[in-house]
Amino acid sequence: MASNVRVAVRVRPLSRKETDVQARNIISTGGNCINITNVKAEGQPEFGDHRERVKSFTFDYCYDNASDCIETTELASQELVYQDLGTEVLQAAFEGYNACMFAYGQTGTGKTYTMMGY
Ligand SMILES: Nc1ncnc2c1ncn2[C@@H]1O[C@H](COP(=O)(O)OP(=O)(O)OP(=O)(O)O)[C@@H](O)[C@H]1O
Repeated sequence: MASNVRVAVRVRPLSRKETDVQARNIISTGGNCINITNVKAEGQPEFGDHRERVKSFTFDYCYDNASDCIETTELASQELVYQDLGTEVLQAAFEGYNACMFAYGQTGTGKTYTMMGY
């Protein structure tokens, strides 16, 4: 049976401000897994092996809009996010169940974009 709570993460592209200061994307995704590289650990032996430098987290869904890969970007469209997450919540609401969807994250991370779209 599917869980009553689903958690998805969406990675937005680097902003203009971030590219202006030569910020690097430290996130990579694969399936429903997200990998975060600790750039401060690069070249520092005290951080140990690869596992210490890259932390992986698993979610129910993972959407990557930061990748340069056009195919991946297309896969993480508003349409897909809506199909994966929105339709079931709406269906539950129509059936009379209490349902809630919310976006959580630091300012400028893409909550409005994901919830409202264009
Ligand atoms: N998946 C995405 N693909 C392309 N651009 C995105 C994506 N997500 C966010 N952005 C862009 O990033 C910027 C910040 O996004 P947004 O305003 O949705 O953040 P927010 O989390 O709602 O911020 P705040 O908490 O300050 O209201 C916007 O310019 C938006 O167009």
